[in-house]
Amino acid sequence: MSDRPDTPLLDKVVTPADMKGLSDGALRQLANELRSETISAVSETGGHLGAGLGVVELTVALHAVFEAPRDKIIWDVSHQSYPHKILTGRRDRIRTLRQKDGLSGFTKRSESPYDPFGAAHSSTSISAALGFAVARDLGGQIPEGLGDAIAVIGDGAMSAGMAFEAMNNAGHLKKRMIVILNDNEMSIAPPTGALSSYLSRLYNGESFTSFKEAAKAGARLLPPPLQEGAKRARDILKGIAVGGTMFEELGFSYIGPIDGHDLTQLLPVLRTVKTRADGPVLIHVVTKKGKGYAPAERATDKGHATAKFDVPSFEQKKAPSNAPSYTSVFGKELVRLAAEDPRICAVTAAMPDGTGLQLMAERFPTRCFDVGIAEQHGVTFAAGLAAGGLRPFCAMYSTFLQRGYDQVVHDVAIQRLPVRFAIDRAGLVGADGATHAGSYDIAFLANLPGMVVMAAADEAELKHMVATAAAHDEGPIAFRYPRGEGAGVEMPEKGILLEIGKGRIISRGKGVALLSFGTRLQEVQKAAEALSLRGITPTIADARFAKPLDREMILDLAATHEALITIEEGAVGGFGSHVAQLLSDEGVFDAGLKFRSMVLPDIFIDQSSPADMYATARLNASDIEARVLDTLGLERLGRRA
Ligand SMILES: Cc1ncc(C[n+]2csc(CCOP(=O)(O)OP(=O)(O)O)c2C)c(N)n1
Ligand SMILES: CC(=O)[C@@H](O)[C@H](O)COP(=O)(O)O
Ligand SMILES: [Mg+2]
Repeated sequence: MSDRPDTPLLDKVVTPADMKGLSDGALRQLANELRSETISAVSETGGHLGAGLGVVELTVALHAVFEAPRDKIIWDVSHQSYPHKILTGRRDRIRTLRQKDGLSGFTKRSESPYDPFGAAHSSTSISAALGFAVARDLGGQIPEGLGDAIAVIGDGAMSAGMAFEAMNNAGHLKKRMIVILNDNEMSIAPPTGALSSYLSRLYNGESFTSFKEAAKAGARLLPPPLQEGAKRARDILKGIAVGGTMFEELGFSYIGPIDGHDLTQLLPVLRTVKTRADGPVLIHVVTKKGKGYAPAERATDKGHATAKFDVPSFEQKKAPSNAPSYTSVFGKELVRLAAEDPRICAVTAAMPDGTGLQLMAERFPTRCFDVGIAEQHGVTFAAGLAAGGLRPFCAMYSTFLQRGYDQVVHDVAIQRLPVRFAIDRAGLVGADGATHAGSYDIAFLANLPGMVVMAAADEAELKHMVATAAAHDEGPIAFRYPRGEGAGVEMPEKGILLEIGKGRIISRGKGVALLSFGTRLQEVQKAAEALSLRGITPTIADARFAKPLDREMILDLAATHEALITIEEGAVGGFGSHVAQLLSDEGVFDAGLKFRSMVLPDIFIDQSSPADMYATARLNASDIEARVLDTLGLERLGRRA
């Protein structure tokens, strides 16, 4: 293939095989083109921009040196994998990223053989890579073959316990595998914690003396200077490999830090490691998040995630909003309460903006803790704060709280500690797809003895729930609310205390009762309007609590209606199951009640707009309407007529 500098190389590189004959100079050109293509694609789709821009050179170097898909390149989180997707046969679909039926915003095994392992939650890459390495050495067979296992993990993701558990295991097993630590001194927000400071010291020269040993260890990998690449790598190691003690102690050969935007450093180091590695190797690469797109480099979040944008100005095209976001309602109400009560404190696992805790961090910095990507620790830390007499709010996305589940059970629930779980991104979230869906928290929390579980039907309800949670010292309490803006309801000045375990009747009708838990209430109301045109006036109730259930209200609804239908934004095993259990325990089914429970279906729903995902889940207004008709036997009558 021609690699004349004036030829657009990206047009000719469909898969990494097309890169193999390219000179290092041509690879440089390819990297430049790849960066422009990434910016252009994300400007049309929105998505994760900064992380991908930071690994453009690394992506080119990895695909130039290694033999994917035989060699397994595993991107941690994989929000930085767009350049990888472009180079691995998906450029023609890159402008469908994160859209219905389009490419996923993350790596996905079903999408490409070049995605050996799916991700989206952080810090899994080293474990997965170690698994591939052991499978290879034990003779595992897969169609693509099993070569090198390479985990690319960010400095934020490296702060998680799981990454260290994997390093600990890998150092012990001594299998040949490669970890590339992509250190851009950024997480979603600026990283916090001792590890972050440690990594910074590795390349600001402060701990030079202790780095000598590590430099030697890295040099051990080098061959006699037979090839130019190896000599170059050794020069690099002599010059800049000045650290790595912690990684060395864990059994890794440490190489670095190297400039992750300089292919004249990356290529020889990777070639050398490929030729010589005989155990676990960690290559410490220093990069800039947002690299090469000035507005992203300048942005506080380094262009972590964007809406569609105008390339010259980086102006983002966001739909105007008429209501505050649930996240901001939570953040503001918490700050209001914290101003009145010095016991209130808050914990986020690396998501201060996403959870709305940034406000708390600004107003009460000593009472707001960003623990890094460490949900397990975050939950138990909150348990400790509660045990110490404080009133901690543990603010996490539903999907990420999954990682701290044993801590919720063992450290919080069993000890009945009053941790307040503020669960954001409950239900289907849209473009991030199945990995980020908040589908399971109702089920996994409501089955815990002593746990109070609430869901806000709108933003005013959320305000009440924040206040209610703050005042609840009897044990753990959780409240969930979705991504995005509220329903546009009138907002009270401050939250009022809700009676624990009491729901509310929104409107009284007859025949069928619609018992909603969470923000489907708006869809329920729309369905009721449509039904009223057919002369059906359902009773509408907002359960507020999945635990404890409002027994009195539910049993009354069951006794006074022909049919009772529950609706929730969660998987089976949640609110509807608890209602069914109550009705079963009380023998209500024996009396002939028609009961239906509308929950998320038993499938993982791919990315789309939330409304479209809920359509797939059959939880929109028209689905509720259809379910009512079906339950009352009216649809069939209608069809016959
Ligand atoms: C378990 C988990 N918690 C939180 C997140 C949200 N999250 C996505 S990317 C990210 C920051 C990752 O930082 P880093 O690994 O340094 O990658 P960078 O974006 O800097 O390239 C976070 C916190 C996640 N994906 N997984
Ligand atoms: C990759 C990741 O996990 C986050 O960046 C996530 O995409 C954020 O989602 P929100 O946009 O809902 O905050
Ligand atoms: Mg980072």
